[in-house]
Amino acid sequence: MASFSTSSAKAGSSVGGGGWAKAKHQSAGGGGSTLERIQQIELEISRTQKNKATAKHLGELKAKLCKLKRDMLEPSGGGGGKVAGFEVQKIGDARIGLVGFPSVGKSSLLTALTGVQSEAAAYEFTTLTCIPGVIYYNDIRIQLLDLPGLIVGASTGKGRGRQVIATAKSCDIILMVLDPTKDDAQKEMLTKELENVGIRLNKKPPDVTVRPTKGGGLKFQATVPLNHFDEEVCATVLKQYKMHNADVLVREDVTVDEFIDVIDGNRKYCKCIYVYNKIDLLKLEEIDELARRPQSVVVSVQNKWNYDYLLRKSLLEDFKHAFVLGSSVKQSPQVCGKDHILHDQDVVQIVKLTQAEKAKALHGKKTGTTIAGSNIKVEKKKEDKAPLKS
Ligand SMILES: Nc1nc2c(ncn2[C@@H]2O[C@H](COP(=O)(O)OP(=O)(O)OP(=O)(O)O)[C@@H](O)[C@H]2O)c(=O)[nH]1
Ligand SMILES: [K+]
Ligand SMILES: [Mg+2]
Repeated sequence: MASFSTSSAKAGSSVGGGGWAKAKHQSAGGGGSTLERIQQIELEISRTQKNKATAKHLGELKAKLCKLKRDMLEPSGGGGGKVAGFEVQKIGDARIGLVGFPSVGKSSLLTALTGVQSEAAAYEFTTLTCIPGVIYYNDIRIQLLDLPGLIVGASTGKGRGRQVIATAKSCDIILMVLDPTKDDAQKEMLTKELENVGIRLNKKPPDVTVRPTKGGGLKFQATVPLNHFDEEVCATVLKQYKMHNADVLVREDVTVDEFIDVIDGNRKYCKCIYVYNKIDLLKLEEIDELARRPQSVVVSVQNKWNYDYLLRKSLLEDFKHAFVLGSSVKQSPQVCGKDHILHDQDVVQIVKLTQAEKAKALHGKKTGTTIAGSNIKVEKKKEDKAPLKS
């Protein structure tokens, strides 16, 4: 992205210190709104070449940027989901949100999967509120939410963007509905809007522990070689958050952005499936290419193509492993992955890991269920909800 280089000394003084205030005064009328300051820093980051000499400066800019984005989302600006039309109670085993640009077929998909009539039409912004529906799949009860179309700038409040994204943040899984006739810039734009409010798609929380201490400064320890981050950058970021005393333990090769995610908190690590709808408009080769992309499913609501695969892909891949008893395994019970082929009458205990559950040891109730269309008995093991430790 960086098209030209800025020396670290120059960059350091232009935005890090005096230039920062200058940028504020230069702006016309509004006198340096949070949004303008965000844009200034984003510009500065894009202009700064990434190398060892600029790492500390970039870390400082990125930490400032994160704090500003948080400021913009938190106060009176209408963030959060408590807006008429968006107050939908969470029910069922999982909540899935339909996110996408206008008119990609989100409402059509909700109606097709749940039977709830959500108005669909050829004009943009047909849907203006959150419309819930329920899917029963293999006895799992899933709440599916249809949402208004997003536009670029949604995270800064354009359209109903903030309400939509706040609702998306409450989902366990996001189905990003995409137009298969357009290029993948749409995917990047939507991902960026979601990232702006702390949603991380198909990523794991960084393996980093930060423990504030009463004194002693920064104690930094890494158990793996770090290629993008070091103690000095860590100290710069922590200083922005006024954390001068802390024990930091880094167990993976993190970037400064990932480290800031840990410090800034309030991140949502969400599974995302990319749903290319309207594939009836494409040639077979084009469909084939889209279907091979990672985490992607191709569907046509109009022709009722591929719903079952969409649901399997969305839900069953969440099941990390299963204990299988029966004729398909040599040893009963045996731990199996999702590719294991079951025999009729096998008993399966599925261990489903959601974000909040990963951190906690297993203590669970078991509920028996049956996979639709077969005699296979499934026992689902539910784990206690627990807050994530950082
Ligand atoms: N060809 C084709 N058209 C479809 C398909 N699914 C939906 N459409 C059409 O696409 C248009 C938009 O559908 P909607 O369901 O309203 O789209 P949306 O994403 O909910 O739109 P907004 O609520 O405005 O954001 C409608 O005219 C649908 O009939 C499909 O699989 N194939
Ligand atoms: K529409
Ligand atoms: Mg709609």
